[in-house]
Amino acid sequence: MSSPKTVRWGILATGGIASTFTKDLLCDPTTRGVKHLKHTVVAAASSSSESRAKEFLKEVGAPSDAKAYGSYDAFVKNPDIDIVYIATPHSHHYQNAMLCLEASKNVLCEKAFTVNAAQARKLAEVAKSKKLFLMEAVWTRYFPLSVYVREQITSGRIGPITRVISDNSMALDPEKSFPDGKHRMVNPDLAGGALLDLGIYALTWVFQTMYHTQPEDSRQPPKLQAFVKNYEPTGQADEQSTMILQFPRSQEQGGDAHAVATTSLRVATAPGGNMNQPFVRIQGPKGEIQVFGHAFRPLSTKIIDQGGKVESKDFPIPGPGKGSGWYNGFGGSLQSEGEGHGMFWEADEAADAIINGRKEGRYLGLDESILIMEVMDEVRKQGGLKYPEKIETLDYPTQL
Ligand SMILES: NC(=O)C1=CN([C@@H]2O[C@H](COP(=O)(O)OP(=O)(O)OC[C@H]3O[C@@H](n4cnc5c(N)ncnc54)[C@H](OP(=O)(O)O)[C@@H]3O)[C@@H](O)[C@H]2O)C=CC1
Ligand SMILES: O=C1OC[C@@H](O)[C@H](O)[C@H]1O
Repeated sequence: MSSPKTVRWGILATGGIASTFTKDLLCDPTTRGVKHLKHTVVAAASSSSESRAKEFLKEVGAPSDAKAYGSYDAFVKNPDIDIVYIATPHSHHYQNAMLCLEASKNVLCEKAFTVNAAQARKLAEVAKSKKLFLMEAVWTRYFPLSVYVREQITSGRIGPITRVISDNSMALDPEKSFPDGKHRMVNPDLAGGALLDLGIYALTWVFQTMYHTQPEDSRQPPKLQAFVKNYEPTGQADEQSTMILQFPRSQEQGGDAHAVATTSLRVATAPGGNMNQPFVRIQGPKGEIQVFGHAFRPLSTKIIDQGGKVESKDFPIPGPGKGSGWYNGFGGSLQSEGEGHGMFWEADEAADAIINGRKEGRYLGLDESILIMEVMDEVRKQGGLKYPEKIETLDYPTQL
């Protein structure tokens, strides 16, 4: 076998998930059976200072010659970067991704991809015209567990999917956790709220089971009915959104299918951390697939047939994850030695695409990311939730 190819990453932003992702990236790929590629980090940038970028590189254990930048503009000029991972708040993804694409860099951009679908379409257009790789970093799609669930569906194990019920909610006690309203989870200027941050995973499970598993030429956008409850202290950011979707299907496909996707910053999928209930139930005439763990970091499945027979399967996240572990997205990392966080699978997909010349992710392409943004636009429209114009804009560059 030929020696592994190394893909050189640049990390744009130095916050919580940038740190978790980069530690995962630097885990030895052979510990998850990946032998044909390796990842390295050649640069990181902080919008605040070069010293913060330096500190970040040290904290994540990057190679000592990785370069630190105090501005994103200077960073994207580094000729050694093969791909940039963007880990800023949602509000900034469009501006940051455009900066990278204009500098001819491939991009893996954190979820939610952009603030609205128009921005996502524009990024896709620029990436395609410049023949660059661009993917929304919905890491969950690349988990072996997700691959397995999709395979169970396409193999017909539970028959044509009839209904999916999916939730991603966390009881964050927002007034207490984010008292000044400036945190990205609730701040309208940073496109805060449950929908774009957490709801996207509830939708991910709906789309990866009901939409992505259909033959490409028969996939059709869903109809939507949505309800949005705004978070009073900051006004235009949702604390809870509820979506009912109908996917059109032919009679041979089992007829129209329904889904309910819910998200909240006020109540939890797993109250008190009790993970014994599924966050997603995928139902067909021959049985039901249940998934356990968090919607973003699933850990086990149960398949229950109509006779009541249960098949359980665990999907542990391999390591070594020294210093990595579970990141809760708003208050730091819960360390768990020997485990990775699970972000390396999406990084492997991006690196493999770069090595093999693919321009999109296989399990979440640009058209599907755009469609999900369209659904979230429609949720916001029905719920009367609009973000400030400066972050909804297609203008580039814009100072945020
Ligand atoms: N996949 C996953 O599991 C998770 C994904 N996420 C996603 O990652 C993104 C970042 O989240 P997270 O890391 O938790 O956020 P943090 O607030 O911890 O970090 C965001 C970073 O972005 C940079 N930044 C640039 N401009 C701003 C600004 N105006 N306000 C705040 N930060 C700014 C800062 O780094 P600097 O300026 O130093 O470059 C900052 O540290 C979001 O899109 C979120 O949805 C978050 C958590 C989990
Ligand atoms: O992507 C995410 O997954 C974990 C959550 O806690 C976090 O808020 C979110 O951004």
